[in-house]
Amino acid sequence: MLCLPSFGFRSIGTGVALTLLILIIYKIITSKLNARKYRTESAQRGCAPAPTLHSNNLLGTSRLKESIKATKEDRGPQYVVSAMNEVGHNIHTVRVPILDYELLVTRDPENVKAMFSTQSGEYDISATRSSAFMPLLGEGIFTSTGQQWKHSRALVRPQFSREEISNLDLVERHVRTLMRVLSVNEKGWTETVDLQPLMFYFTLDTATEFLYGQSVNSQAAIAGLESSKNGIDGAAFSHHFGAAKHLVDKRGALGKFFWLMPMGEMKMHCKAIHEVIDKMISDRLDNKKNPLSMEEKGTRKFVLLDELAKETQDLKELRNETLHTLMAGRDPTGALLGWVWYFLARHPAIFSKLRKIVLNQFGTSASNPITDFGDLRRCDYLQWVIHEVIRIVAIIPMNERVALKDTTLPRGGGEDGSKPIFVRKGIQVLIPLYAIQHRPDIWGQDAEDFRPERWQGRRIGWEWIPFGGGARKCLGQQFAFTEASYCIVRMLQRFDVVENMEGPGEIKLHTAIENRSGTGVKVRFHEVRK
Ligand code: HEM
Repeated sequence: MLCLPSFGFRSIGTGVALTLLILIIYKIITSKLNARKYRTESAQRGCAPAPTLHSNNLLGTSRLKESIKATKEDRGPQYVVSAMNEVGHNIHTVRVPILDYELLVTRDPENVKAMFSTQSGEYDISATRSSAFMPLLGEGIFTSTGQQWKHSRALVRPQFSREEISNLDLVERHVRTLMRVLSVNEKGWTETVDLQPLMFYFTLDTATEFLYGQSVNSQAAIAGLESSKNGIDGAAFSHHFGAAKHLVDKRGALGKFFWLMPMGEMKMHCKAIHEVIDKMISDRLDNKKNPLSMEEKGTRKFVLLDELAKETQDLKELRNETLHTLMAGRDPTGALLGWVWYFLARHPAIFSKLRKIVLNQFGTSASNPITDFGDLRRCDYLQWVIHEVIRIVAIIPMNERVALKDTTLPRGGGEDGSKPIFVRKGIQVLIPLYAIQHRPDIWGQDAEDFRPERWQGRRIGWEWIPFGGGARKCLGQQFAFTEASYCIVRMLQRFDVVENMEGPGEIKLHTAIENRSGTGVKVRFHEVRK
């Protein structure tokens, strides 16, 4: 039973209670008046309302609660699909009223196209996203909008169009450390390992070297392979980074109530992260320490910080922009690599096919170094495997936009969802990528199956937006594909068997902004015997 009225009236006094009551009545009247106004406006634009995903309680919070519960149980993305299917399997856009506000959720590629491309001037990222990330990242490309975002994008983007960012030597150095971590016994088997965290350490090490010219060397630190030469505790850094990301995700899940989350723990992790970043920046800028062995050999390699520092000497800006790229760069690629082995370990026929193709193209050992990242991109079956992994787990399961003015979306209105819908200024539109990537009418009745072959000859449209699209499209797509492809090829060259050590069981999508396996990736590898 609802017991809101008795909640605190006795203790807060009659005056305050009366003011609250007046406020509630005012809110009800204005919302009724506004609703009428919006109905008229909507009809004038030829729009019809989207079907509603109703809450099961009076306050309208049950959907929010269910979604938080599903996320805790590592089935958040699947919950969105089942909730939308409750409204209708052919309904792809729904209104979700929560307390005094409402959201739109759309799995319709036409609406995505409108927000990212044809009507992109009318939509941008929401304050919810910015507020969730702000304590960790500060103002920068990922959190800013309008002129501020344009400034950040203009600063960072040119660096990503350079060929130098696909630095295979850099990736190879960290692949070698990964190989040392995956040591084998006399029969050629590794221990049973959880590959997921190892992949996050790997991508953290490559990303920090790419950004700051020195790596935090978290792989070596965690495995106790060597002690830090640069005074940075890579293991601690990785821990703080992971923990802060989880808290950012929790803040985001609270939507406009993000401020309810206590900040003590977050501040502690952010402080530790910022100290390390500031140290790497000052090391690089002071040029006191330059541990890149490549540079010692006289072949100067690309470091993103050097390029940004040509444009700005503002230390806070350098910290923010590099940290934004670090977050964007480490985690989705680390999660992707973990998932690739999750699926290969469960699909031996696909593993064998991929391995055969890779060995044909790249040779059997590291004695044939891969020097051209274009060769990796041209290995079709490898690319299909990566695409299929991204599709099935939806590495980033949710994107979003907010309406900057009263506007429309082309589809979702009316009983069959074929009419345009009116979108009021300030309404947040959630874009559940997992739900889009699992639509059977788009991907086929086997949309739940892992089947890389579905990518053969497939033309990609707005149903494929794992890297976003339009003006805010991910800058690191090429970086991610190169790094992931290279690492997979090198592992396939060394190991001829991968075994799933977890047994069967449901897939668990553990969301911390990106999806990683909630049960880890517990596998063991067998090394090719010479
Ligand atoms: C599998 C790997 C990756 C996935 C799935 C991914 C996905 C995304 C998505 C969905 C966005 C948001 C787009 C939006 O707001 O609509 C984004 C933005 C971004 N990504 Fe990635 N990303 C990946 C790897 C990387 C890497 C490796 C880097 C850098 C080294 C990177 C750098 C960025 C940056 C800088 C942005 C902000 C763009 C902007 O707001 O203008 N990403 N990415």
